[in-house]
Amino acid sequence: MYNVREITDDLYWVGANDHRLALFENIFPIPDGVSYNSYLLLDKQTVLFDTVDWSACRQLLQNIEHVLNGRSLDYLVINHMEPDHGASIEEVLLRYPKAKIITTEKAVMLMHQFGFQVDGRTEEVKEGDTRCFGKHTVAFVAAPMVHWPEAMVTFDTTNGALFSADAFGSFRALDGKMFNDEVNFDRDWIDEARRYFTNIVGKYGPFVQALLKKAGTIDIKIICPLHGPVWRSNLGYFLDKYDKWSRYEPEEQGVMIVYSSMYGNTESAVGALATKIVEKGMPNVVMYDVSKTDVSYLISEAFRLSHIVLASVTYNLGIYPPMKNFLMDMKALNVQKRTVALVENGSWACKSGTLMREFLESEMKDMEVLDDQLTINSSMNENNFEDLDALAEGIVQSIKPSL
Ligand SMILES: Cc1cc2nc3c(=O)[nH]c(=O)nc-3n(C[C@H](O)[C@H](O)[C@H](O)COP(=O)(O)O)c2cc1C
Repeated sequence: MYNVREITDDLYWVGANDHRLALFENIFPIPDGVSYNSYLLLDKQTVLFDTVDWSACRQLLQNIEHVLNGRSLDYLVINHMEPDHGASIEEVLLRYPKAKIITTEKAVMLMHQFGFQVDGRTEEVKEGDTRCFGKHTVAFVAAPMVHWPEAMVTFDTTNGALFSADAFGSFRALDGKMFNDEVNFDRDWIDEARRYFTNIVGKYGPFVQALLKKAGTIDIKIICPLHGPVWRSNLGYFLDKYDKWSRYEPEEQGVMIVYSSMYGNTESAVGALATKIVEKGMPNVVMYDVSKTDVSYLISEAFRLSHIVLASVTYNLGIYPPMKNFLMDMKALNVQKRTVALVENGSWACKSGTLMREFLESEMKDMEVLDDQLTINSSMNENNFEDLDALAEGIVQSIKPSL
């Protein structure tokens, strides 16, 4: 059964929702699903903007057939060749034998690598090229590394629609709600939008900045991303989030406490630390057990908040493995410009604090590690109270100037 939405005059969403997939890219949990967005323009010529994941191909084909209503498909504009958008290209070409692909040279190379039979069916475009389909003229804008090297975005100069590829996307299935004004984005979507951006494109902040600069020169009225809602109002809200995330600036002053604890003593200590921080005037504190929180959520929170407390037990003279994994992931995704406080625990050779400090200072960029550090030997006792208080004070003092 077809399931489509009109986006604006001549333009239809013909994508699909996916509630079955457990792990996006086989890494990231998506408990609320995801949408694969594809858009069909009915002009003098008909144009499909991107396709969907292979698992949603049948739905896409039913949707296209319904919207075309007997017309043929003339063009596929492929902005991004990642298989969650490109996997259905070949099937669309088979169904519509006259359709031609408009895309970048690199995307054509990737189509060949993925084994698609596209010979004689492609027309390559580059930055600044335009195409007129009748009433609508589109311009192609290179968007390398947002988030693959071949990526481009396409701007419809007639109606101001930007087909933004993976930029401005989000996890979560749409389930009928198509536009940002049909959802409470700031309540229900922002965390998943942030988790999507930070884990998937977070590493490529400077490339996103380059795209935002180009976007600033065109009059965008609608943003049509490849995942999540279409933006047709309040674009500044999301553009501002993207600007902050891609500059690695925190959204909020606040403290994220990430702890590892096998027997509960480190957990108990950071619980007391959280209380002290709140008592001293900073209520924006969140706590995460690194062992049972998927690292994608931790990354998202590290982008959101200004301060991070890392509390780790010592494990075979090293950092507890899930905590090490979080550190490695923060490094890989370029997390920077954060203030970090450390708590270490060990029963005979306490090393985790020193090792975390070394990692933060030598392997990561622009991480300010507070000198005050709390060292626990097995469990907190009276002797630790002074250090705990000093650490809480140091954290709150480092926040206050920018409050
Ligand atoms: C496999 C294993 C390896 C450990 N290695 C060390 C170590 O190298 N140095 C140390 O001081 N403590 C080591 N410990 C002890 C714990 O780090 C320690 O008991 C910790 O204080 C417990 O804190 P928790 O109650 O928060 O889990 C190890 C514990 C386990 C289970």
